[in-house]
Amino acid sequence: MSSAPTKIHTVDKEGKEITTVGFNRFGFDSEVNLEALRALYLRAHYSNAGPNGKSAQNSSDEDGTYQSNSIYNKETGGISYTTLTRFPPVKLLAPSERKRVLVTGGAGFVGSHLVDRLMLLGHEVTVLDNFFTGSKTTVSHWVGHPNFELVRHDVVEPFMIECDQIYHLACPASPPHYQYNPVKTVKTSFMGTLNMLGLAKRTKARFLITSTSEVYGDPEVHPQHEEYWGHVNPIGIRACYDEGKRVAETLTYGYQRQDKVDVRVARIFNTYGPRMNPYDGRVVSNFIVQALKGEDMTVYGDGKQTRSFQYVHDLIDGLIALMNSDESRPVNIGNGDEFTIIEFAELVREIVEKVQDEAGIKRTRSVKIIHKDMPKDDPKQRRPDTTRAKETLKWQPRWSVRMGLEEMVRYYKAKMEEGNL
Ligand SMILES: O=C(O)[C@H]1O[C@H](OP(=O)(O)OP(=O)(O)OC[C@H]2O[C@@H](n3ccc(=O)[nH]c3=O)[C@H](O)[C@@H]2O)[C@H](O)[C@@H](O)[C@@H]1O
Repeated sequence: MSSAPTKIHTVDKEGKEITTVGFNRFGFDSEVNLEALRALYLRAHYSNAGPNGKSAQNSSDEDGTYQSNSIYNKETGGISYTTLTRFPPVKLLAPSERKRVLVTGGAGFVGSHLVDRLMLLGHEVTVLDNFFTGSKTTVSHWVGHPNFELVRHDVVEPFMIECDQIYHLACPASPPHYQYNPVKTVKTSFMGTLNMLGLAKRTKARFLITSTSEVYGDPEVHPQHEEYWGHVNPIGIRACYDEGKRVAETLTYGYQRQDKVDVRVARIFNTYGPRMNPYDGRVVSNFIVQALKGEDMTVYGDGKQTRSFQYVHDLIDGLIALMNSDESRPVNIGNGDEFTIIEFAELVREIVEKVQDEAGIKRTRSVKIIHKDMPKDDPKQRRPDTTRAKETLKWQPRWSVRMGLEEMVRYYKAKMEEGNL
C-alpha cells in the first residue's frame, strides 16, 4: 500500500524547526542535513526529500530514498532484494581532514546511524560486525562505496587495521538478547574491549567505548551522575551486561593509565529510533509494534518503574562530540525526560493512533494495556544527570520524545506495509 506524501514538520524541544543534525565543534564538523539522513531510513512518502519534496540531491533510487528495497511476495513466500545503482552523495574532504574510522557493531541499531553520519561527512569507515544482533540490511546502502568496508568479524578475536578513531559499540544490548547467552555477552564485553584497546594502543587511534546507564544498576541515587558508583547485583541475570560493561570501563582506564591510550567513555541511556530491531524485546520497539498491529501492549509489573528516552540522532551528536573533545572521563549521554512505563505506553498508543489517522487507517480494535510479570533486577528508576555533557561537550538533547517517536512509528509502519514486520 503506498500512502500519500506526508510533509514532516520536525521541531526541537524549544519549538524550532530541525533541519540539520550535528555541529561544528572541537575541530570536527558533524553537521548533516536531516533530509539526507532520512533518505537512508524513511520511505519517500515520509520524507520531505522524496520525489514530491524536491530537496533531494541527485537521488537515483526510484522512490527518492537511498535504500535498498526488499520486496515480499505473499503468494510465493519469497523475498527479493534490490541494490542501489548510485550512492548517496558524501562530502568531499581533503585527505588531511579525512579520518579512518573503525566502528565495531556498525551494523547494529546505533552503529548504523553513526556509520551514516560518518559516511555522509566524507570519512573512511570500516564496520566490524558478527551479525549476531546487527543486520547487513542496516548498512547495505553503503556496500560497494569506495569509502566503506563491511567485515564480518567477532571482536572476541583480534583484528588488525590502520585507523585514526575506534568507536567500540559491539555488544548485544537488549535484555532478552544479552541474557540469551550470558557467557558470550561477558566475553564480548571483556575480550572484545581488550582486543580493541590493544588495537588502539598499537595504532595510537583514539578509542571510544559505548558503556551504559546499566553500570549504575538499580540506582539508589537519582538522577544518576557520573561520580555515582552504582548498585549492581553481580550475580543476577543482568550481570553479564552490567558487569561486562563495568569491566570494559575498568580495562579502558587501565590502558589509559598503563599505556597512555587516548580514551573516551560514553554511558548511554535508553535510546530509540528507526532500525531498532522490532523484535529485540525492548520497551519502545515492543510497544510500537504491538500498537501498530492492534495487539495489547505489555507493561511489566505495575508500570511505575521509570526510564528516560533519547532519540538516536541526539545520541550520535553526543558520541561524535565526545570522540573529538578532550573529555576523557565517563560522560552520560541521555535525555532527561523521564516517564513511568505506564505513561510511556499511553504516549506510544496516542502517537501510533495519530500516525494511523494521518494515513486514513481504520483501527479494527482499541489497543489495551495489559500487565505481565516484572523481570528480575529491573531497575526501578533511571534518569541521566547530563551536566557534564552540557559543560564539556556543549551537548544537550534537541529531540523531544514525541518527535522521535513519531518518526519511529512512521518507520515501522512503512516496514509493516512492505511485509517486513
Ligand atoms: O538504555 C539503557 O540505558 C540500557 O538499558 C536498557 O535496558 P532497560 O531499561 O531494561 O530497557 P527495556 O528492555 O527497553 O525496558 C525498559 C522498561 O520497560 C519495561 N518493559 C519492557 C518491555 C515491555 O514489553 N514492557 C515493559 O514494561 C521493562 O521491564 C523496563 O522496566 C537497554 O536494554 C540496554 O541496552 C541499555 O544499555
